[in-house]
Amino acid sequence: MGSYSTSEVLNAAAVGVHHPALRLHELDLKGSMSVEELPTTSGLENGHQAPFVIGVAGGASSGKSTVCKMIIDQLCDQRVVVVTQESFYYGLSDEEMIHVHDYNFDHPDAFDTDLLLSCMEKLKHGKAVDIPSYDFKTHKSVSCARKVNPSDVIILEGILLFHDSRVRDLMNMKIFVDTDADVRLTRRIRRDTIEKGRDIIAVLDQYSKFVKTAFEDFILPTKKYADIIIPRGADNSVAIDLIVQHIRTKLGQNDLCKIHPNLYVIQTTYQIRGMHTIIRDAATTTHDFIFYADRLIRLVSMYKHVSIFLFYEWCLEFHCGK
Ligand SMILES: Nc1ncnc2c1ncn2[C@@H]1O[C@H](COP(=O)(O)OP(=O)(O)O)[C@@H](O)[C@H]1O
Ligand SMILES: O=c1ccn([C@@H]2O[C@H](COP(=O)(O)O)[C@@H](O)[C@H]2O)c(=O)[nH]1
Repeated sequence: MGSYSTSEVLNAAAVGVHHPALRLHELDLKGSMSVEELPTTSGLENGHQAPFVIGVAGGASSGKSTVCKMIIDQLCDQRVVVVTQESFYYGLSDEEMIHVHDYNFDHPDAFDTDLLLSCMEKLKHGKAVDIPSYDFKTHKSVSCARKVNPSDVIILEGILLFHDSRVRDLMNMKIFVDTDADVRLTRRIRRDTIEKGRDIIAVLDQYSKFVKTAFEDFILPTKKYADIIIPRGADNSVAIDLIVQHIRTKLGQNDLCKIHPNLYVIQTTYQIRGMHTIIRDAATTTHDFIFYADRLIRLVSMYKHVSIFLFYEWCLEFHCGK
């Protein structure tokens, strides 16, 4: 990597927030990089700009909704919708209602993930959808309860959002809200007793029987899929500012595409950021400058949808007969 230490390139690429997705193998800039893998921000193929989808996961009462609210408040000039995973809870049958204290609301099977996927698919394609509404008191679902219109940004929020790979694949950015277990439990007791009118013994029973185990078995293992981990949730305003800044940059690129319909913006990857860092550095050797500039130019000129170079086939006949 020429005269660059790993930490220099890491510093150039990292944005300050705890960023687990940044790994050394991604800095293998001279390794093979397929142009086919590079997405663009242009949504021209289907005539609309695909929304920027943010997934916010984390334990119950970790502060997910509060973090979402802070992001929305800061993105005040954008069209943002929040879709919560709890809207997709299966309603309980009469039999299940009788044994409601034995029902595990923290297990992945408690959610109708296929319905969530079909709603998200429509929203991603610019169609309005009816999102069901779940009642925490009756444990029943009301279908078609909330009409959600397509937006620039969709925030998906819920405890188990990173569990299913099909849901993860919908997301442009994955955030995990990481709050200590004792803080989560304290908040849960306060919320469930005061706001939901539940009995404290039932809240503690549910916690020790299902919530704690499900967190360890299903939620915590999905932390590794996050692009950004926010320690202390909504108290971490630095992390939230940086996230909003990143979303604004992405949306700005979409806006450019709206103004210039033939513009394709290749999405930044760590490789691309690393190469930019190198070619901008005055200390870069001529050899490295040529190597990385050449790689960058190739990415632009070879991109499968960018037919900026037209090719014609010519048949040349030489006087010698060849
Ligand atoms: N940083 C914070 N400081 C104090 N209370 C908070 C903080 N974040 C969230 N809360 C409170 O904790 C409870 C759960 O927060 P919420 O954002 O609804 O969590 P989640 O969506 O993860 O269940 C709410 O009553 C909320 O007001
Ligand atoms: O009928 C229900 C449905 C869910 N729960 C609990 O809610 C939390 C998830 O909601 P957050 O807003 O993310 O805290 C989960 O731990 C379930 O146990 C419930 O108690 N009753």
